[in-house]
Amino acid sequence: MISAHRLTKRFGEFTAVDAIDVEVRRGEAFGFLGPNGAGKSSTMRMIGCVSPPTDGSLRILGLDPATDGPSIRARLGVVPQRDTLDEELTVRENILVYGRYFGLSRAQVRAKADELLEFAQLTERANSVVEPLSGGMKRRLTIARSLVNDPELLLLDEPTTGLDPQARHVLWDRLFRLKRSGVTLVLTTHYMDEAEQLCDRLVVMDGGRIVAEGSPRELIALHSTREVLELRFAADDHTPYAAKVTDLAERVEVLPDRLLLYTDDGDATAAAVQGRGLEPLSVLARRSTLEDVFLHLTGRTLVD
Ligand SMILES: Nc1ncnc2c1ncn2[C@@H]1O[C@H](COP(=O)(O)OP(=O)(O)OP(=O)(O)O)[C@@H](O)[C@H]1O
Repeated sequence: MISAHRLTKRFGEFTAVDAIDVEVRRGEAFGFLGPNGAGKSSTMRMIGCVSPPTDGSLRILGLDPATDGPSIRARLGVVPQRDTLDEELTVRENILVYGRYFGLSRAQVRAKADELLEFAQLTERANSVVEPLSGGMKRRLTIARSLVNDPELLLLDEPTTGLDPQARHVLWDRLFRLKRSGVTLVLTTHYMDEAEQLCDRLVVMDGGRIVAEGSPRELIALHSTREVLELRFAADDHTPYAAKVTDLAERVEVLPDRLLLYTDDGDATAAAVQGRGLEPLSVLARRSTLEDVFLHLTGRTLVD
């Protein structure tokens, strides 16, 4: 579906996307995970044929965006980072107007709108204007609208940023159904839980480069331990405590408010910490996540 080789985007002297290689297969959910400024949106804009690459090669659906932009865009759905709905129109009208851009007849687009409103769980709001809808509803409408041309490939730039946890779960459920129906999903996110929930495969991006690639499970197995023990002490600086536990774990990370001890058995490590007479305010043993992978690879957290 997407084949990029040494894909590069420069703005003047600044390199936002630095010679990345990406292959996305039909039917998979593929993610770009990275913090703000990693180059995810710039990559998506090149894939969406709205921003030409500075260098490297890019094929979307086997076609070249430089010469086949319109035919590629006709087969894509795009959900931009910020909703671009027409707030004064009704929910249904937003879909109708968009469908007409793709050359659907009035009857076709009306039938399609009913189907998409149902999918987005917005049938009851079909005739209300967009402006007073919740953030989650607006996002679902933006996704419904992007599906009006039955795209083979759906691009989603930070689909759940700014939504509350419940709205995020509703959206993940809709995206999961889309994937099951055969749509290839490509999304960017800086939420590790979103990447873990939705993506079959992902690349971790930082500073315009790809620093790791694989399934969430593979990335965790390769770059982290099975479990992590989080220790919080009553101190402004956790650095002095790190030295006291460094031999109890494979690796210790110092964050401003806690220590992370990378270990295959969190409970056993917690017992060893207690055995040293250290008295943390809180102790939490958990499984490793993609956040731990990112921290290990870059020395930074995904969300500051
Ligand atoms: N049109 C532009 N002109 C100059 N610099 C740009 C332009 N677009 C993006 N950049 C820069 O390129 C870098 C990557 O931006 P990009 O938006 O691709 O990152 P991102 O990973 O999507 O982050 P975000 O989540 O903030 O969108 C940033 O440093 C940004 O300031």
